[in-house]
Amino acid sequence: MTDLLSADELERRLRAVGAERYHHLHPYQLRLQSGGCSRFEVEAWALNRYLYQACIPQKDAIILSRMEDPALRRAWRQRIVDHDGEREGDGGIARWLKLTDDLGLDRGAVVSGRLALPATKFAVNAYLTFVRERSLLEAVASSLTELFSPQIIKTRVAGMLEHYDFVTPETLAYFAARPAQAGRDSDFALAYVKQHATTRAEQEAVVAALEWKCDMLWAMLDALEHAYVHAAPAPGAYRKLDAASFGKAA
Ligand SMILES: O=C(O)c1cc(C(=O)O)c2c(n1)C(=O)C(=O)c1cc(C(=O)O)[nH]c1-2
Repeated sequence: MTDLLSADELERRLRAVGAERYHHLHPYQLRLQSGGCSRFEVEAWALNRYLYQACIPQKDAIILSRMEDPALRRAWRQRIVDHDGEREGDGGIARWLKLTDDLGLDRGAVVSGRLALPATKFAVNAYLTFVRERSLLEAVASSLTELFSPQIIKTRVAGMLEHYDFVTPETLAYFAARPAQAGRDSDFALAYVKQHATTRAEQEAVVAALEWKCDMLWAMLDALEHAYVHAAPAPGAYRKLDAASFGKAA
């Protein structure tokens, strides 16, 4: 237990976490990609996931602020540009809003987060708190779910295009850019943790940070499953009445 893992052993441990705990296994994701979600459930997913998208550049700005090495900051800041863009209408957040627009969701309602589930808001806040309060090493490690996102994105996009007639490639433009960005970012973060986790305790902390992040992503889908499949949305959260009030085409 106290022996240092080799860099390759550490990477194997991290990849095993993804294989067992990443949200590619969640029932909501499985239904989303196989046409099993109603349109309303797709809308609820996109509306809630917006809050996750919106927090990503904030959490990367927190991480950036904790880095003392200019070379590291130079590499990390690209993540913020990818999400915020260089100008209005550009970048990942704007492309996510294209998805929610195309689904007929009201932009103001999406951006305000007022219809999001309580658990989504707590999860997103927990991510910001995690990267602020844990070590920089753990904060970087928590981004490593991106090792697994290119595959889930590929499966989700193919499945949604096949099964939902209200989804077009333009609707899903957000996902077109992500796999290459995620590959670049996760290669960098993986090399960082392999180099900087120099004790077994730090290696275990890196693995635990990735497990924590998988739990966070899982909890967001659990909340959707509970609210929209098994029970009822929390008071104030998005419901069919809101959909009707957006004046969406039938
Ligand atoms: O579609 C997905 O399933 C998915 C998962 C993840 C992830 O694994 O955290 C990210 C994204 N997408 C994503 O688009 C994204 O920009 C992103 C940034 C991060 C991160 O933690 O820094 N994860 C993810």
